[in-house]
Amino acid sequence: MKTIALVAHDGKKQALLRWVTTHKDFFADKQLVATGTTGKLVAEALQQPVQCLASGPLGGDQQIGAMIAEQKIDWLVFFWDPLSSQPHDPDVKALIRLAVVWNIPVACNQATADFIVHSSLYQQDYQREVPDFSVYQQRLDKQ
Ligand SMILES: O=C(CO)COP(=O)(O)O
Repeated sequence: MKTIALVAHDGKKQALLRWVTTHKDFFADKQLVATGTTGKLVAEALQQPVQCLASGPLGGDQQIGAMIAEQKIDWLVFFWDPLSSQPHDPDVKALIRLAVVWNIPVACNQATADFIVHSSLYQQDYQREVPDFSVYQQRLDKQ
């Protein structure tokens, strides 16, 4: 079963709730993980269990990042708010970075999230690989 991580900043929570409700059937057979407040709202909206981690400013983004590094997350949906600053901005950046490092799909807006829901690529079990760090090792070896 695929595990999807859901995160939304306060200014984007309504947009995320609208989006998950639109795709309610899609989520029925998925495991959901979320930062604290987002998870509580999604669980209410979908009437489905959500593993709620800490709230974002208290470390929730970092917890999801750790789960990505442990290969426990298949897809990150992160509706971050480009129009407001966040006290935990370094955590936000770190989370998005880990999604890229581990090559999981990451949707930061509704258009991309819709693409992934409708993508046959997402439906198939693509092979996940441990990132190749040999280029960094070569750099270290030269020093
Ligand atoms: O701040 C967040 C992500 O950076 C989201 O946290 P909450 O879901 O607890 O509001």
